Amino acid sequence: MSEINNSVLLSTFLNGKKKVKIIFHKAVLVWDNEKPPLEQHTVPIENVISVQPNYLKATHPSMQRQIDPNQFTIHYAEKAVEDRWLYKSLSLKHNDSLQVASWVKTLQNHISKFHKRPKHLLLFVNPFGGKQNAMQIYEKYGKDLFAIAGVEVTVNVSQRKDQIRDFLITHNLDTFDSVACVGGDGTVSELFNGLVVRECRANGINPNDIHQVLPKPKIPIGIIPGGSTDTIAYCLHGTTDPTTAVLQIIFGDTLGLDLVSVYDEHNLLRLYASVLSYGYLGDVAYHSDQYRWMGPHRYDYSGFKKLVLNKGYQGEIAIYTDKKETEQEDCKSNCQICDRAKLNHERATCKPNLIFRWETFRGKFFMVSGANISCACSRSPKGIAPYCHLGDGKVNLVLVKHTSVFNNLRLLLRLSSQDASVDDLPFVETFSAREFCFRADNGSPSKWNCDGEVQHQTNIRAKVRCQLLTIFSRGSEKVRDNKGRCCNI
Ligand SMILES: Nc1ncnc2c1ncn2[C@@H]1O[C@H](COP(=O)(O)OP(=O)(O)OP(=O)(O)O)[C@@H](O)[C@H]1O
Repeated sequence: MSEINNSVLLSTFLNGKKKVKIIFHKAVLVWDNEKPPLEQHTVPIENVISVQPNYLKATHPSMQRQIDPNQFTIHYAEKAVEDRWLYKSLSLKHNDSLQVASWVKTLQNHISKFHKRPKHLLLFVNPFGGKQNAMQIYEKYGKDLFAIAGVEVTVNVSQRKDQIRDFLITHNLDTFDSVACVGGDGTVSELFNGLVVRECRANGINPNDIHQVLPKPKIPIGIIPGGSTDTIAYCLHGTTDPTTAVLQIIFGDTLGLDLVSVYDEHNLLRLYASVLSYGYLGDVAYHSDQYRWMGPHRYDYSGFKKLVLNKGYQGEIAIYTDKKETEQEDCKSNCQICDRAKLNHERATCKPNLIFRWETFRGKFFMVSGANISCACSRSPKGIAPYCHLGDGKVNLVLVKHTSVFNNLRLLLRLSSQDASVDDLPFVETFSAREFCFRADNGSPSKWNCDGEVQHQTNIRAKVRCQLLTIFSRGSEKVRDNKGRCCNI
């Protein structure tokens, strides 16, 4: 590899009619135009998707495509604003075919060293969620880009709820090195629930036993947003832009995402990645499902109705917490908090933890939420738990006491604000925790909203599983302004 890293190439090519001087050194491509407009581009090799020879124009339809020895194209990705990535290409021409061959071979050699880049992808498409356009999203943003990257995609369109989950549990996946989906949070949830149960079966582990260490699925997953809120995709990539999501899969870089397993008295109900929420958000999930024909607007309608009607829900919550104030540090790419948590988890899975204690609270709640990630999305740019990390092995429990409709509105305004968070409201308490347990008092309980899906059992126990899932993503680099308080009511 060091030999490859030391390679230097320097040439002047034609890009259309423009002369382009290009250098490849220390695994970085730099080129600029020889004449105005003078622009310089710098592209590290890890952002290059592929390098391909161009083909000569066929003079007859029956002719086989022939490689043009004097031209090639560099397909690459460039970071735009707000965590978005763009696909770009640069076609280069030279009279000396040896020069062209040398560039193509050297760059292709470099790219072939990225062993984690997927080659055989199993892609599930949910035609039902969001605006029901997941297939169009794949065809518009994914199909060509995967072909350029040399990823062979097998598309599987789901025909019913839970079909993706069942498929992953029962089918042989040996021919695939990666799985992905185009859909919303419910579709992503089907994907990882299927993979974890599959891995449990393969290792003879009973997933219903809360004390078991759940096995990590070996296959990494990709997430292309195609739902209504797409919270998981937004928190991972920092955007719900589909091209960005496709490029994250192609790059092959991964990060570890915590999952939380939820149980009733006897069984594993499901695992979740974003939030498990009782009370207000549970009511919204239950109610809004009947208005799916409205598309994403169903959340506005149900959200308003359930806000006004909320009478509070009585219950008891026990939290296995370290009682630490959440560190006010964003979870960004190469997050050190997540790296430390992974190391600690690997070293100490079997040892008892002396810092964590069970704490119990009784009361009447507007909402109880166990956030596994910040839950930021376009409707709530900071999310309910802005400093919750993707892989720190903890959930942020947000307890919102029953209070006035005015205070409930304050909470929702804070949630939709760019720069205010909910944790300093007097009726909100937050805890970082590894486990929690909730019992509803008799009466008419709410439902749980689990990654946007309704969970009917009310008495549950939930446990965080540190970095159980490997996801194709380089993470978000968004820097948030944490000082402003434009909505300080
Ligand atoms: N072919 C199908 N027919 C009906 N339901 C399906 C099908 N395929 C998947 N589902 C289910 O569709 C539901 C909604 O999908 P999804 O969560 O992806 O979209 P969404 O609810 O619009 O988005 P979000 O969860 O991001 O708000 C999920 O419960 C999923 O299990």
